[in-house]
Amino acid sequence: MAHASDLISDDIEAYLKEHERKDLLRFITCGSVDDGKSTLIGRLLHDSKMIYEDQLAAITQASKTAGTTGDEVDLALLVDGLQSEREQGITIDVAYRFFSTDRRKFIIADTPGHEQYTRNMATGASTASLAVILVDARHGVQTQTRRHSFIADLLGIQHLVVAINKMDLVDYSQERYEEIVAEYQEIAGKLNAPDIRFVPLSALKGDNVVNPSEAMDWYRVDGKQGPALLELLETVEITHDQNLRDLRLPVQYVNRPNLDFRGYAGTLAAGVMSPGQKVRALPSGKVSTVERLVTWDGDLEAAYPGDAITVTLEDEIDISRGDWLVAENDEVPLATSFEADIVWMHETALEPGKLYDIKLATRDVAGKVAAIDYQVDVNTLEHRHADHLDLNAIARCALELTAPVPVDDYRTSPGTGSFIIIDRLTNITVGAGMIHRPLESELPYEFREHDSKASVVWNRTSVTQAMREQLNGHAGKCVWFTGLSGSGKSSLANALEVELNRRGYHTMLLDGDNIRHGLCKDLGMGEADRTENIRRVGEVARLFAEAGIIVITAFISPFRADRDAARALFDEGDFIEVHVDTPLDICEQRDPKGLYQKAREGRIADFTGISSPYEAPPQAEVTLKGAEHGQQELLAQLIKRVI
Ligand SMILES: Nc1ncnc2c1ncn2[C@@H]1O[C@H](COP(=O)(O)OS(=O)(=O)O)[C@@H](OP(=O)(O)O)[C@H]1O
Ligand SMILES: Nc1ncnc2c1ncn2[C@@H]1O[C@H](COP(=O)(O)OP(=O)(O)O)[C@@H](O)[C@H]1O
Repeated sequence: MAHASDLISDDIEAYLKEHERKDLLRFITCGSVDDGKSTLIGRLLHDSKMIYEDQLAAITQASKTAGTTGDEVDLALLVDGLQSEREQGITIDVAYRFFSTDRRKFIIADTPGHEQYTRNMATGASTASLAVILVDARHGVQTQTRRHSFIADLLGIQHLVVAINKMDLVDYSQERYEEIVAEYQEIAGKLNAPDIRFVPLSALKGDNVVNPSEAMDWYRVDGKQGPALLELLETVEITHDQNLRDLRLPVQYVNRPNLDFRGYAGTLAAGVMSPGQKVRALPSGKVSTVERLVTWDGDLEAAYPGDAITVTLEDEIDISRGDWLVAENDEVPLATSFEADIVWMHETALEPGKLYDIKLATRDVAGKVAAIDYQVDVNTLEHRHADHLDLNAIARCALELTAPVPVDDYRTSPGTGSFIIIDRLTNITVGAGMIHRPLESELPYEFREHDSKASVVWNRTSVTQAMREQLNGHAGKCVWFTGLSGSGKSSLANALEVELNRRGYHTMLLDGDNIRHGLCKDLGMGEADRTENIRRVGEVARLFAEAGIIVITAFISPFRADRDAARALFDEGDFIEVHVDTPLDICEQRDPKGLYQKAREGRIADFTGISSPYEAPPQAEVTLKGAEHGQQELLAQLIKRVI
């Protein structure tokens, strides 16, 4: 290889060592072949001597036959040649090219042409610190310039270099250059990127790419001629881009080679981690102290973003893959829904409501796009309504997950604030997203353990309620009967189940008499035991509903607070309270089991309605007048409220 450094042939070890110390700039080039993108990349590789000598010989030869540059070497052939090579193999949309100078190492993400631009650009830009946006000096700012700038900005790239190319074709005109700069300033006003620079160049002739241009000595910054594009790439300050304020370690896996060692391995996404530091595990909220930072090359005193480390903690706390370690005082909201910008990357459109796998840092969780707030027209930057997203669409959406996750803003922590969307059937990545803000955050950790809803609903199963429901063809829910003994609960609940079954619904009936022979056989009829009875029934009902089943319960459940506690286990609309409102005297007349008589005679204690209270529901979803209508009529009233 014709690299500048003689060390390669003299002392390869020393060369590699030198390389290791250099920092790395990842950047993306945006533009089409027409803008001179391939020529520019070819020029950077050529002038920094990162071309194999045989490659150079080959393109010199090819330039003479196929090139478009007369006697000069057509550097575009180099890149295009690599490109066609690439296209023969498995299709990868982004080519990464490497080159280095004495000051820095570079990785260029080169995304081909116009086609499928958004998907490719988003992939290439996701790890880039800088974007070179190519503008043809003859045409000035174009629709695609706007599009490229917007996408780079959306992905949080902080440094934009607008490379105004083909200056040789406008006679190296300073006036033309300034016109384009002024045109671009209009776009710049709408972008978040704090650092936007302009370079006039000719990739073909080599002006201002690696060496300052003699033809454009008017191009000066701070009174000095230049900088050429390469100097700019070599000197742009990127260390400040890293988030060192917060601390984020998404756990990739738990390393437990033997009983004496338990380490949490992952790549530090933000912050500086060091032994002695207090950390909090999310989502559990448990706190511990960093003991060691273990790496292949020995323990570290401090780890920085991008470092792959294994952390050991002073306490044994329960941490699994997908959990995060953050600084004790970092406030990270936990939420099941958040707002995000999504880039759709697949031919099959995104459908709101469809369940996908969402991979967020190292965590996998099922979720759906609950709503598309608006789609952005990438050419005009206008917002418009959309009910689905086609390939390459970009939209602001509301996502809902089946479990709460820690939510970071992409702009402050790109590593933890971004996610990919995977089709559950094909396992293909179909979209990527950048989180904006949580929508409904959970209670702070210290309160969460007392929140029964949080602890019951959010388990870590991969098959979710929505998937079970999809398989069953209907949603799971609970129809909760309440009423006095003899009011008609059991008969109605039974009739309802028969009818639902006839209509093809999956059901389960939990009846007071039956449950009290098994699950609750240890419980009596005192107040505390009835409360415990209803609590257990509520939990079991919740599990059945989660299995995608319509669960019907028939218990006196005389206390309002107990029924409300059961209701709280369900999502709104999934708990239908049915009050079988039959007056006590009618129930007593019916007395099918002779219990009222026994109660009156004092042979049964705590009998509901006689010696124990019944608190009627003030606002049941359905009230059935058990003494006024026959069973068929009551069933007809009920069924239309249930399905
Ligand atoms: N003291 C007392 N009070 C009320 N009911 C009694 C009592 N002792 C036994 N039984 C029989 O138990 C059935 C009620 O059980 P539940 O589990 O529904 O009661 S509760 O919800 O826990 O209050 C109830 O069934 P139903 O008549 O079907 O309601 C009675 O048959
Ligand atoms: N709508 C109704 N009209 C008349 N009798 C009814 C009605 N619903 C139920 N019954 C009768 O009332 C008695 C008690 O009904 P049941 O369903 O066992 O009540 P619960 O489960 O509330 O104790 C049964 O003999 C049943 O046939």
